[in-house]
Amino acid sequence: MAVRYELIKTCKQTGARLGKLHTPHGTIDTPVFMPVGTQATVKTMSPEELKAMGAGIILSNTYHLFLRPGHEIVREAGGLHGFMNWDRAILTDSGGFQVFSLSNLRKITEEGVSFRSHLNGEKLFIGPEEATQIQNALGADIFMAFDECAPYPAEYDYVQKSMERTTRWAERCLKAHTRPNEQALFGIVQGGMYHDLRAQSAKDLVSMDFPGYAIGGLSVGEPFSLMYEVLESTVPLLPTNKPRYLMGVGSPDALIDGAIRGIDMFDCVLPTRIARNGTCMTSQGRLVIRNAKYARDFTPLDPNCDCYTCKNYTRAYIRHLVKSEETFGIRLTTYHNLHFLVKLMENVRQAIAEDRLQDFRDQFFAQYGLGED
Ligand SMILES: CNc1nc2c(CCNCC3CCCCC3)c3nc(N)[nH]c(=O)c3cc2[nH]1
Ligand SMILES: [Zn+2]
Repeated sequence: MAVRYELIKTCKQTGARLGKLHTPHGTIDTPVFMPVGTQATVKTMSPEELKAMGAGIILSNTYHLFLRPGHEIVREAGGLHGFMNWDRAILTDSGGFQVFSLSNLRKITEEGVSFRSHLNGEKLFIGPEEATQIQNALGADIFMAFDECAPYPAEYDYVQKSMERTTRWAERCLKAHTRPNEQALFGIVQGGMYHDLRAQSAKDLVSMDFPGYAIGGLSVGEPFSLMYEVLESTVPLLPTNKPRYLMGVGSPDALIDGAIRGIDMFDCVLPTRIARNGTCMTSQGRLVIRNAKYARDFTPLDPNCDCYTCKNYTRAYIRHLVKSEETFGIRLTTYHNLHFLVKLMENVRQAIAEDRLQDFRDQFFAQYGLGED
């Protein structure tokens, strides 16, 4: 069995779960935030720094690596683990979402998606079989079925047709999967914001008995309240002995509120992306380091943080580096932001263990709301 989820306990105050995800590259405590490494690197971070901050699993991506350097090169390098010298767990997304968000001139049919490379305009095609073969070459411990993330908003019958096709694609991925004992293929629940379509998608995928389930089609511009409504109606339809992965989420508040609704795994480009323009997540909310008020501020980014950045550098110094476009500056903000979310999930797990996640949520939100948005 490539990946096995072990449910340790459920929080008595909420629906949150404490679990362990056993993979061929180590065991990960859940709920977990997974740093994103789009092009086989978590931007500006070394594997040693990712380990130092406690990251046990990172993401990479079919679409980007298929385009460059090509999955065959990664396969020859010993898969992603060998290529990027990362010996802990890796999860790859199937590329469907990126085709829609990055490439242009795309056409979707029953077979799959034709599109032009966003790098050189080359005409390309990815379908369920191709996405599965590429991910087999990349060798991630967990990989995703090829799916369509329906746009938001979208008409009921478009979402229905898209969801039903995604279910047929999931079946094709299962058939094309050659190494089920080494790599776990997760199904992705779709169905837009329509509860009956979500239920149909969940029911059909659960009947195919995947080792884990992602909830896709969310965090696509819908209000948080709608995302939580969809979670509340979808998560209960998924088996309790399998992990649930909410794709593309998210901000600190969404990680806590997603965990409360039974989500075990999260990924989001936010911490690394905002770090590159000098925006930092702190326990008092977001901090925009370029702000002139930090020019003579010789305190750490976050007084409550014990990360490498906060132990050794000041706001004044980091502001200077970021304004001077010194790469070390965004390395320091990236390290801190990733550490912040990894640490936040440690605190969430501790709160679940002690049946007090609702109390933790309330105190975190009260403090976090103070910052600049
Ligand atoms: C940000 N919101 C959001 N993201 C979604 C994503 C992407 C999740 N992040 C993957 C990483 C992105 C950067 C490169 C490395 C992989 C989704 N992916 C899939 N396959 N299906 C979704 O419905 C789907 C839905 C998503 N919603
Ligand atoms: Zn820090």
